[in-house]
Parts: sequence; C-alpha cells; structure tokens
Amino acid sequence: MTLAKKTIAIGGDHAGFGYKSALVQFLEEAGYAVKDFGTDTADSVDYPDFAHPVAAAVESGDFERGILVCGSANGVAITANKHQGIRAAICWQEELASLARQHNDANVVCIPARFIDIDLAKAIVNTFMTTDFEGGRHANRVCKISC
Ligand SMILES: O=C(CO)[C@H](O)[C@H](O)[C@H](O)COP(=O)(O)O
Repeated sequence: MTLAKKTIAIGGDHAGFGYKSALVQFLEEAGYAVKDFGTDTADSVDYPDFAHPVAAAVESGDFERGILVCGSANGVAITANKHQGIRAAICWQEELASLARQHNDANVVCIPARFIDIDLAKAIVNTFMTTDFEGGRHANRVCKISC
C-alpha cells in the first residue's frame, strides 16, 4: 500500500537536521503530507526531546508512519521504542526497511545520518513507505512484542 497523502511524522536531532530537511522535501514532492516535529536548526540538542513527540504522534494513530533521524539512529530508536505502540527499526540498507515492514510491521524508521548518504536515506524511506506488512506467521510474532 502506498501511503500517498497520508501524514507522516518526522523528527530528529542536530545530527539529523540536514537529512531531515531533505527528506521532508522528498516526501512532499512524492505527495505525502509531512509534519516536522523538529529540531529546526543544526544547534546541538537532545534527541529524546524530538523522538518522543514523533513516537507519541504515531502511537496516537494521528500519523500513519514516523521517521526519525540522528547521527547513528541508536538514540532515536531507543527512545521511540519506549512507547508501547511503536515498532521502530534502524535501517541503513533498503532491504532492512523492506523487512522491517514485511516482517515486523514497523511504524517508525530510524535513519543513521552520519553513516549513509542522503540518496540512500531517501531510498530507505521510500521503501519503508511503500512496503506492506506480510501478516501470516509474522502477525503472531508482532502481537507478542507488546501483548
Ligand atoms: O544517539 C546518538 C548516538 O548513538 C545519536 O547519533 C546522536 O545524534 C549523537 O549522539 C549526537 O552526538 P554529538 O557528538 O552530540 O553531535
């Protein structure tokens, strides 16, 4: 299912600021509605301050998917996965994004801005947005994550 016109929540810290800006433009040009939860400059900030609001927004059901960007993706992923309804996956390859959707029904993708180039980041996000959950045997496993 392509999430055309669905609202996407995006956020990240200073290390992800440049990539986040580029991803917002990429997504809007692809027809998605995007809400940017910040940060809004390259000034040093604390990643939980931006990962928690994105995770809460997706968890609320108001947003279909979330994208989080920081230097390694570790910090934002650790933060987002503290939320009961969040399945956040760190993806540095397209296939990881595909599997995160197909097998884990991930609803947040975490991008390591300091370790991949922006074109790969765009490809990862596109794969994440356009790959369906496979269900079947995977549904039982996903249910057990927070059951
Ligand atoms: O949580 C992280 C490290 O795993 C994120 O990558 C942050 O972006 C990083 O810690 C920021 O580091 P900085 O030296 O304060 O720029």
